[in-house]
Amino acid sequence: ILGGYEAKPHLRPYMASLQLDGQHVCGGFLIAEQWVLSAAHCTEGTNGKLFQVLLGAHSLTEPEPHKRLYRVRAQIPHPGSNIHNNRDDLLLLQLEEKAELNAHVKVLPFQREDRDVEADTVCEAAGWGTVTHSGRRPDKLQQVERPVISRDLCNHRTRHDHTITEKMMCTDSRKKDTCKGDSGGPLVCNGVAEGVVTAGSRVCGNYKKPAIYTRIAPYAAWIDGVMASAAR
Ligand SMILES: CC(C)CC(=O)Nc1cccc(-c2cccc(CN)c2)c1
Repeated sequence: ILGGYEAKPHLRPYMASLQLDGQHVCGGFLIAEQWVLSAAHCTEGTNGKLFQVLLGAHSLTEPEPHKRLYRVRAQIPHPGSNIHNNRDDLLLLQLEEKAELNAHVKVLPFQREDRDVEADTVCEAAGWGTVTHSGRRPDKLQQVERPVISRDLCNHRTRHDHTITEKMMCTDSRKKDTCKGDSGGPLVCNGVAEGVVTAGSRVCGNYKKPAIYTRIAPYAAWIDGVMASAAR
């Protein structure tokens, strides 16, 4: 997160850190007791290795009472996701067991009504992604407020040049922005997850490249279907 600030500890109890060999790779968030939603691009370069999911954390390194690392039973990328674009950039992770819910670990509801969030709505992004252009990684969860911009503005030739589909949304990226390692985290508007951070042009903090999110509502049926079919 560029231009943000340290989150109040455990006020975002749905936040997940997707880790490989103890290293934070991407964000994610708890959508059900045994399910985390993240971004398919996060599996790039993992060579098929499964993530571990850290829940209940504020600091990535310090011992905290409700912090717990969960193994993953299955990782299911959206069938339409691919490395060449940002379309259908969603990843569902089934935890090995149901997460123990408490004040520090809670499910975040996601938007099911497929209607665009109004431009200028101020939403929040949070994550353990890089906090400087040189790539400094924070130990503690960061957050930033960002206004939604219209798809027309985001699709302008000088911005993302008509690559933003109706299944994506954008926020202004002047100075304050999501960045490497924030992918997979939720964009929360009025307490509801409306989007999932996607890397987009992999540029951070440049107003010419607004932040891009996969809108969740268009994928509600896919998410429900995967969770229902894997239920045991
Ligand atoms: C396997 C993945 C972690 C590789 C990756 O995502 N790299 C990468 C590099 C630079 C910027 C970003 C990035 C992320 C989220 C939002 C934005 C822009 N707001 C950029 C992402």
